[in-house]
Amino acid sequence: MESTSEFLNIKDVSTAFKINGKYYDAISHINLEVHHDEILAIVGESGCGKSTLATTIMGLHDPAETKISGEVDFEGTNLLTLNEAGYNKFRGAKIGMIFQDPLSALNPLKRIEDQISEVMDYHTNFTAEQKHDRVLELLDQVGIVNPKRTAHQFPHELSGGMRQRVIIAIAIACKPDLIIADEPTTALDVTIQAQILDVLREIQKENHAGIILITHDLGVVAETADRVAVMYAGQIVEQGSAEQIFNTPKHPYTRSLLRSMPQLENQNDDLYVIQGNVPSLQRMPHEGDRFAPRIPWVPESAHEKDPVMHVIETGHEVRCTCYKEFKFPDEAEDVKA
Ligand SMILES: Nc1ncnc2c1ncn2[C@@H]1O[C@H](COP(=O)(O)OP(=O)(O)OP(=O)(O)O)[C@@H](O)[C@H]1O
Repeated sequence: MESTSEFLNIKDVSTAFKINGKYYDAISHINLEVHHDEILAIVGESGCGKSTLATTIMGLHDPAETKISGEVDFEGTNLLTLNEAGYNKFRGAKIGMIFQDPLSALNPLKRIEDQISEVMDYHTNFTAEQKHDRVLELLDQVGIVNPKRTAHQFPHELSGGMRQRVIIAIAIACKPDLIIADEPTTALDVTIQAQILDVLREIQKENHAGIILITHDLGVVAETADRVAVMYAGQIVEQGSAEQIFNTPKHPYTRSLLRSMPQLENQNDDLYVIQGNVPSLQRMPHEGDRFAPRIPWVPESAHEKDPVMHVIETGHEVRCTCYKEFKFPDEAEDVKA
């Protein structure tokens, strides 16, 4: 078992989209590692670039509309150098993907068994019997109570939670080393969310997979992640173990996200609301801390001109030195909101 070895190494990756003939970065200079046997959560508000990072790793962008630079080293192959045929050998086999909307990811006209078998047709030499057995085994693994019955059903006959379990079964059918789950529980109600997160954790343990879990929901992160990368406006602003991020968050954005989350720092207070919005790609600041406009009471001098990541302790990094003097308005009398 390759326990904690890194097998996905994202090096200096930027992805720019063409808008009205000009390219704008949606993610800028991303550096991240994913290890076997871990769940890495990528967290941030809508529009911070989380999905763009996932689709960049998976090679899902139209090269005519996108400019991608850097390296995505997956088990010794730089995925960014692959053509479509090359990528197809990885997708569904060594890399599985779970999307937010389980209904649109399933074919309404095909029985569940056929949809799970399909991915094995492409990536394995299993006989019909082996595939059938594996389908039942997978449905059982993702917590479907009656695998035989579900295998015969069509997607519209299943609840949202069951459909998402089926999507997970498809994603893990070929025992991928890496699973990318983009908002896998967002469309589900809270109790079902918890069940799906349990399934993901179980799979990570059983298959020794590395999972990238993309979410805007810090509650999901707290329940599930081993490590956390916080993204803001296309950059990683902080990363560390889940413990470091939840117990000793540093970047003002991380702290603001935590403060705006019900039931953490603010059990008895009104919920904190982060001022302003994530900037659009065309309005992305090119200098200074990109989060600075949303904490206007912090003097400009507190921010670096070109913020870089600083190592605070092993595994814990934060962008910009402004964290050193950052306070919320109600924490200091001499600051004005
Ligand atoms: N194909 C595209 N063309 C142009 N801009 C895009 C494209 N895809 C995403 N964007 C922009 O890139 C930025 C990052 O979007 P992305 O979807 O990656 O963010 P996200 O953090 O995953 O948010 P969400 O959870 O809402 O998907 C946003 O400003 C978005 O409008």
